[in-house]
Amino acid sequence: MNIGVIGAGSIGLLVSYYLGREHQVHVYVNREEQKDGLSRNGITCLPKEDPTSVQAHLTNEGYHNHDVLIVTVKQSHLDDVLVTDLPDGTPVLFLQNGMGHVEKVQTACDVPWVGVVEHGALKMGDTEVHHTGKGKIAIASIAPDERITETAASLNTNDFPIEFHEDYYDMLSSKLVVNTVINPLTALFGLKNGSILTNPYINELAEKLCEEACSVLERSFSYEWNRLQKIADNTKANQSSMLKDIIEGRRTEIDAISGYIIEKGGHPVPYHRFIVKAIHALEAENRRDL
Ligand SMILES: NC(=O)C1=CN([C@@H]2O[C@H](COP(=O)(O)OP(=O)(O)OC[C@H]3O[C@@H](n4cnc5c(N)ncnc54)[C@H](OP(=O)(O)O)[C@@H]3O)[C@@H](O)[C@H]2O)C=CC1
Ligand SMILES: CC(C)(CO)C(=O)C(=O)O
Repeated sequence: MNIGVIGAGSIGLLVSYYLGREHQVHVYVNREEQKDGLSRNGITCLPKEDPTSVQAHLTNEGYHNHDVLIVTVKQSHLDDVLVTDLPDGTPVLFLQNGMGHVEKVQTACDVPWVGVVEHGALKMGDTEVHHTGKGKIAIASIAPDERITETAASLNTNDFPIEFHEDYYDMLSSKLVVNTVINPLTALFGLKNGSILTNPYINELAEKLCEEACSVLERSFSYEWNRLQKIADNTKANQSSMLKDIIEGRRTEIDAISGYIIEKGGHPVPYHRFIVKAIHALEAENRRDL
């Protein structure tokens, strides 16, 4: 397949590396320096050895024709991508955490697909990513689109599983529960994901946040709480993406994640109200790109 990937941070590099081994991948980046590096060196993914070759372009030069375009920028940069001329008729797959983007991507492009990433990835440089946790990517179409099953089957490999999910809301909301609990708590306390299980006070706060999210999203608390604890255990040595944003002085995705639970409303969510303010307070202290 011919694939376009917008953004070459942790997830963009990871996706381009694996897909580039079997398909033709074009990567769209913001910076000339990164474009030159990718054209020259391809992408290296630790702990693997051989780099993958990709074609690199600047986002503001416009898009080529692709079978699918994959958007891997953070929620805070999504609006910059949505105002570019996304091609009509081409499926655009959005891989952001959270659900704050669902409404706006439907307005901005005519074939929006969404996905959830269960890998851990850390950008080490403009052309190098560390695959810190192996998982899978699930993808779903917001409106019915028969191309998605075939695309998932073509992209899927044992080494980098990509699965089709029937129900986008079910897929995104289940991941949202995980992110609305693990991400802000680890960011607030500056601890790795395992602290959700090992610190009894954090575990109690996690349970409260999980209860609130499940009642708003109408999901089974016992199912999601079990699943969340398994994910915290599987990723116990990871820093969550929100903790990384705080450490690096970047804006977090708190509004698209926990803010979505508050906005959706219908139930009192005092723990979410507290955690959103707490993360904004940390952002304000660390501000560099606010
Ligand atoms: N990393 C992880 O392990 C996981 C991440 N996710 C989710 O995946 C999404 C992406 O996260 P992640 O890869 O970690 O984020 P990063 O910050 O590592 O990467 C985002 C990239 O987008 C680039 N970018 C921003 N605006 C544009 C633009 N207009 N055109 C082209 N490129 C642009 C940035 O470029 P520049 O550097 O030049 O600013 C940066 O390289 C997030 O929603 C995150 O929550 C989900 C699960 C795990
Ligand atoms: C699952 C989890 C919490 C893994 O770190 C994640 O998705 C993130 O950090 O954004």
